[in-house]
Amino acid sequence: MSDAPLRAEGLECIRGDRLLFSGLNLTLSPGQLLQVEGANGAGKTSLLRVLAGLSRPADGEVRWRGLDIQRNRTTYFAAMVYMGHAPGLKAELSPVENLKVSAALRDRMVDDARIEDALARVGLRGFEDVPARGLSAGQKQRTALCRLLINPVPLWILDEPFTALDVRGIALVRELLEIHLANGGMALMTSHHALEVRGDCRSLHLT
Ligand SMILES: Nc1ncnc2c1ncn2[C@@H]1O[C@H](COP(=O)(O)OP(=O)(O)OP(=O)(O)O)[C@@H](O)[C@H]1O
Repeated sequence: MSDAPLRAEGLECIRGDRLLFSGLNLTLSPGQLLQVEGANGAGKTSLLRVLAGLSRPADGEVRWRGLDIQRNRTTYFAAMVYMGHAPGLKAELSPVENLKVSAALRDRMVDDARIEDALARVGLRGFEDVPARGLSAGQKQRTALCRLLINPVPLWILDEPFTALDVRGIALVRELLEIHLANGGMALMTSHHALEVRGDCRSLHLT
């Protein structure tokens, strides 16, 4: 038996009257990327939300370092960043303010310089103080990506991270993923884009 930090066993998910999956097992070890694939409605988001501890499976269990994530949510949430479909920004706050709030929710103080560096890295130099409602969809997504840069955690759970991104934005996500994996990080991701990422990449197909 491997000592993979993330382990899901016997997961079952029911939405409405539809059984999306059952008996689903997976593990994730340092340096691994698991891409969850499947058609629209197959249950990718539902699976990622279960793996992120945001919804409960009808059956089965997700464990992080041997502990049930639902009973050890604080520990798990400190080790993981979840990026959902929507960028999750407060419209009236600037990228800097949004990222400070995001860090504060993790009990972390992040100085402005670090946030500004992250924004520059994702191509948002000059937009630091623009309220999020004044950003394009791709700029909002780039702001959300900064959460990966300012919160160093071992596990990234990314639902459609390429949404609204241009070609350079997609390349940026790939680069961030490759660096994360090379540093021993782990990532779970859904995407409708076929993406070649260097590293230990696996896929899970939901039907
Ligand atoms: N809040 C909800 N209540 C009931 N059923 C839901 C709810 N959210 C999603 N579903 C259903 O669950 C199924 C899986 O949805 P999910 O969003 O997990 O799919 P997905 O594979 O991520 O799809 P997409 O590729 O379109 O993002 C769909 O059939 C959907 O209709």
